[in-house]
Amino acid sequence: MIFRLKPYLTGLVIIIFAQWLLETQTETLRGWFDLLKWSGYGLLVLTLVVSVHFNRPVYAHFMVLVGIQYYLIQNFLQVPLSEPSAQVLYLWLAIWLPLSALLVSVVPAKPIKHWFQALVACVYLAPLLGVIALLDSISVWYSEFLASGAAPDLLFQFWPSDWLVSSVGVVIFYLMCLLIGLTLVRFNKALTLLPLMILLQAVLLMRFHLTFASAVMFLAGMLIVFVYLLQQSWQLVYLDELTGLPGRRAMNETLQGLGRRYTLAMMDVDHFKKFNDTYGHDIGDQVLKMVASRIGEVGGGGKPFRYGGEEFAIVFPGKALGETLVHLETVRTAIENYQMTIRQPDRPEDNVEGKKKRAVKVAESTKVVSVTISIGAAERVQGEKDPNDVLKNADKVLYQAKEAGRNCVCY
Ligand SMILES: Nc1nc2c(ncn2[C@@H]2O[C@H](COP(=O)(O)OP(=O)(O)OP(=O)(O)O)[C@@H](O)[C@H]2O)c(=O)[nH]1
Repeated sequence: MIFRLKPYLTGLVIIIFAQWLLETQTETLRGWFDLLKWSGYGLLVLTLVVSVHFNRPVYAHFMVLVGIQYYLIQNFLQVPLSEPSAQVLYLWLAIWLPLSALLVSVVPAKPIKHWFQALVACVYLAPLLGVIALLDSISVWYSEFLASGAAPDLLFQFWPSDWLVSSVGVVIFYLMCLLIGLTLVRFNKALTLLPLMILLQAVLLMRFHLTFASAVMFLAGMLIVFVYLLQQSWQLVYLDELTGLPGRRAMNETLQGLGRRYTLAMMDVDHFKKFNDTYGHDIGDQVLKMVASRIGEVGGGGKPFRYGGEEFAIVFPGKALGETLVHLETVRTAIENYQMTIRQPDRPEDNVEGKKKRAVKVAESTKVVSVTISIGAAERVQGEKDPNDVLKNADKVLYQAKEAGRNCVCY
C-alpha cells in the first residue's frame, strides 16, 4: 500500500465518532453544548501549553488555526449559507485553512520561541482575519459577480443531496491537499496530523448545515491534536530516534514488569568501530538502522530494544532460553546475509588531483559489505530477583561470543 492507514486510525475513529454524534445525537448535543464548547477551549489551552513545553511548533500552529476558525464561525458564520457574506467567509475558510496547514508543515523546523514562528503565524493569520475587515465590500462584489451569471459551477454550488454541502472545486482542492499531506508524511512522520486536519476540515465543511457541526468538529480537532501530541511526546521519551526501536528507558520499564520466567539477549555489532572509521559516521548510522530493522523482526514474542550505541537487546517474556535460540539464530543470519550497498564519493586523497576530478564530476563508487552481530543470551534462574542480574549474565555470555570469534549466539 502506498500510504499506511495505521498511524491515522486514532484520528479517523475520532472523526467518525464526531460524525455519528452529529448525525444521530442532536438532542443530547443540545443539552451538552456549553460543556462541548468549553472542553474544546480547555483542550486548546492545554495542548498549546504542552506544545510549547515539548517544543512542537507544528502542533501549536494547528491549534491556533483551528481555534481561530472556530472563533470566526461562531461570530461571523451564524447566518444561513445562502447569504453572500456567509458564502464568502465559508469559501475563504475552506480554501485558506488547508493551505495554512500545508504552509506550517513545510516551513523549516525552528524552535517554538523563535521569531520565525511569529512570522509564520502572521502569514496565515493576516488573510484569515483580514477577510473579516473586508467582508462587507467583498460580499457586495461577490453578489454582483453571482448576479452577472458569470459564477462558474465549480466555484460554489450546493449539491442537491442532503449529505454534501460544498462545491466541486472545493472537493477537488481538498483531494489535492490530502494527497500532498499524505506525501509529506512519507518524508516526515511527525506530520501525521496534517492529513487528519485536512480531512476534518473537509468533513466540517460538508456537514456544515448540521446543528452544532462547528462545535463538535472543533472539539474533535482539539482532541486529535492533543492525542497525537501525547503520542509524539511518548515516542520522544521511549523510542530511539535513529533506529525507531524502543530505547533504554522503555527496556528498564519492561524489565520491571517481567514474571518468573523470561530470557534476555544482548547483542553487539562486530567491529563496528572499524566500520565507522572506514566509511564514516553516516554510513555507521545506516548500518545501525539496518541491524535494528532485522532485530525488530524477531519472532517468538521477543521485544527488541536499542540498549545504547551499537548494542541491542531482546527481551523474551515467559520464554525459557531453549525456546528463544532459534529466533536469535534467525536474527543473526538475517543480518549476516543482508548485503548492504555503500555509496561513497570517489575522491582521491590528493587535494590537487581531487579538485581536478571534482570540477568534472564527483564519481561514486559502490561497495557491498556484510555486517555481523554477536549475541549472548541468559534466562532467569530460580532465586534471581533482579532482572539486571540476568542482564549482566547475558552481557558476560556476549563477551564470550566475542571471544569465540564473533558472529555467533552464545548462552
Ligand atoms: N555511527 C554511529 N556510531 C556509534 C553510535 N553509537 C556508538 N557508536 C560507535 O560505536 C563504536 C563502538 O565501538 P567498540 O565499543 O570499540 O566496539 P566494536 O568496534 O564494535 O568492537 P567489538 O564490539 O569488539 O566487535 C564506537 O566507535 C562509537 O563511536 C551511533 O549512534 N552511530
